[in-house]
Amino acid sequence: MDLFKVFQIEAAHRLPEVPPGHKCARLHGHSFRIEIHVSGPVDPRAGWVMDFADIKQAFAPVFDALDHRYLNDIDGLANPTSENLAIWIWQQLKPALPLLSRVVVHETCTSGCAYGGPDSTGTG
Ligand SMILES: Nc1nc2c(c(=O)[nH]1)N=C([C@H](O)[C@H](O)COP(=O)(O)OP(=O)(O)OP(=O)(O)O)CN2
Ligand SMILES: [Zn+2]
Repeated sequence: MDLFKVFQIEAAHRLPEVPPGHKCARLHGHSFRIEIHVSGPVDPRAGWVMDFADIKQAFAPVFDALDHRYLNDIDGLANPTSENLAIWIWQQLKPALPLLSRVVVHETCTSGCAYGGPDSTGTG
C-alpha cells in the first residue's frame, strides 16, 4: 500500500547553472508542493500502514529547514532544481522514515519531479 502526505513550502531560489539569460537565473520564489509517500503492508489490527501524524512528525525538521528560506544557502542545495531538492529531501528524511518510497516535488502547478530513491531506475 502506498500512502502520502502533502506539504507546502514557501521558498526562494535561483538556478546558478542555467544558460545566460535564462529566467530562472533570477531570484524568484515558489509555493513548492511536496508529496511524501511511504509504502508498506497494512497492519491488520490498526488498519493502516502508519499514522499520517507520524509522517508529519518525521517531516517537521525538513519543513523547518526549507520553509521561508533561500534554498541556495542550504548545505547541499547550491543548485536547487526540483530534482536536487527531491534528492536532498530523500536523504534528510529516509533515516527518520524508513518506509519512505517516493518524494514528489511540484515546483509550479505544471512542473515537478518524482524521486524513488537511489536504487530506483532512472534516478541519480
Ligand atoms: N528540469 C528542471 N527544469 C527547470 C527547473 C527545474 O528545477 N528542473 N526549474 C525551473 C525554474 O525554477 C522555474 O521556476 C520553473 O520552470 P517553468 O516550469 O518553466 O515555470 P513556468 O511557471 O514559467 O512554466 P510555464 O508552464 O512556461 O508557465 C525551470 N526549469
Ligand atoms: Zn524556480
